[in-house]
Amino acid sequence: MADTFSLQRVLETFRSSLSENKKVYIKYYIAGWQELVSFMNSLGNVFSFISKDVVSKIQILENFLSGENGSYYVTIQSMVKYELDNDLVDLTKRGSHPESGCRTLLRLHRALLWLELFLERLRTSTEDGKTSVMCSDAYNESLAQHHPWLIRKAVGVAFCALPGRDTFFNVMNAGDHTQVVALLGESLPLIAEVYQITEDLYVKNHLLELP
Ligand SMILES: CCCCCCCC/C=C\CCCCCCCC(=O)N[C@@H](COP(=O)(O)O)[C@H](O)/C=C/CCCCCCCCCCCCC
Repeated sequence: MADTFSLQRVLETFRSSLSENKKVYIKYYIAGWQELVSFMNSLGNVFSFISKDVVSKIQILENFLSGENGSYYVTIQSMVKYELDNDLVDLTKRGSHPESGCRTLLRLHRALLWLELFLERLRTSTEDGKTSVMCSDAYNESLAQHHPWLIRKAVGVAFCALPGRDTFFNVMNAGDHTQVVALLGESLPLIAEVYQITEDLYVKNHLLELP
């Protein structure tokens, strides 16, 4: 992973995660999250409790992918089939499989909706738009319903430390503001497609509430 964040690379990783027949490659899905973590790390220590959680989830999926059953973890679709066929998922309460691929990916999947909502707000914002408000509105519409009170409060504090819209646009390393807006416009349908394919798969297999 390169040191400097680039929105273009996020776009490329999510593009690479989609196969022609609409399978989602886990390798590129987590590479996309790795890029986003590098962005978050550049914002300061106040976000470290969030990035640690994402990194640990990326690590769980990487371990599956490089493990002896790695061939079943190539796509989200093959992972779901393999884990369900082999009773490797705690479906209703945490038991012998507390860190299955399905439940781990579900946490990132929920966060992907936050990302989509936040980036859409950023894309359509005006110069005086506040990133803390965009971030927290997107959070309240997505991840917040899955988090307990304490996490919601900690996240609220972290949002107050977010830099302004100009800094966000600059850190994306995608040119001037018009170019960033254009690239966001290109990235969002891809992120939305990856999200929707995963959502449909999880709905079909009754996996949206995994503990
Ligand atoms: C394109 C560039 C601009 C945007 C860049 C954004 C970079 C964001 C990178 C990561 C986003 C955060 C992803 C958070 C994943 C959270 C997963 C989760 O829900 N974990 C909880 C449940 O896990 P289990 O306990 O069941 O294993 C866990 O309890 C949560 C812990 C930490 C709090 C997570 C808060 C998420 C807030 C999302 C907003 C992040 C704001 C970053 C601002 C750039």
